[in-house]
Amino acid sequence: MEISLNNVGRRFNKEWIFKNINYIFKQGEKYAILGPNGSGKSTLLSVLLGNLTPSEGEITYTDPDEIRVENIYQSISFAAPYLDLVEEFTLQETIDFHFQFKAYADGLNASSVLSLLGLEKSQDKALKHFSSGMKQRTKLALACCANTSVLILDEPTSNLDTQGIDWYLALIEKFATNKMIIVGSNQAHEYDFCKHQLSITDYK
Ligand SMILES: Nc1ncnc2c1ncn2[C@@H]1O[C@H](COP(=O)(O)OP(=O)(O)OP(=O)(O)O)[C@@H](O)[C@H]1O
Repeated sequence: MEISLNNVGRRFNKEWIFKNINYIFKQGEKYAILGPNGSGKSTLLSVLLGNLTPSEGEITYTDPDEIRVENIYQSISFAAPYLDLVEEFTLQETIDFHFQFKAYADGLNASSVLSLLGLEKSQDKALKHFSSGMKQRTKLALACCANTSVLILDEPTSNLDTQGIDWYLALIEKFATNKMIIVGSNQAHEYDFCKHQLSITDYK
């Protein structure tokens, strides 16, 4: 997959959040999108995900032929603290539901995702009874264990304790090798592994 941004800008009402982004995201490479609170990291991730249209410019997805933006969700996995899970589902139901829409990464199945999460004892518990850290782990595991070529993570370690942060980094190491990863962050421990860095403030 290659994601190509040609002069991309986004505004809300009259306020430009970013402008004139010309950039190519390449398969297998790791990118951090950096900037202070409110600078536009999540907005750019939403544009890359196809959830928001650019206000100007063009974004194209190629793998190897061009993919229409309405189909791009099939190639991208996404996790963010503001992403809602179905609170009434148990963990087991959440995993089964998610993988009806996306294939498991090679060699994985529902029980290996559960053991990777380390939450086997909570498999029949409804997500509404999960702590915020348990929910964040669940979102990261669902995203990382899917067989998609692109992984987009917004503030991946929010709500995670030190042990959770180590768990996240191990998860990335295990599943990241061939994926394009884009991390929106302002905490170095979340994106230290990213070779490329884009600062939103360069596009104001
Ligand atoms: N739907 C919207 N309508 C109007 N303004 C919006 C909307 N979504 C975001 N914004 C504004 O766009 C700007 C960038 O917000 P965004 O959430 O992308 O920043 P961020 O860098 O991800 O912030 P944080 O680090 O706090 O998560 C902010 O000023 C925000 O108020």
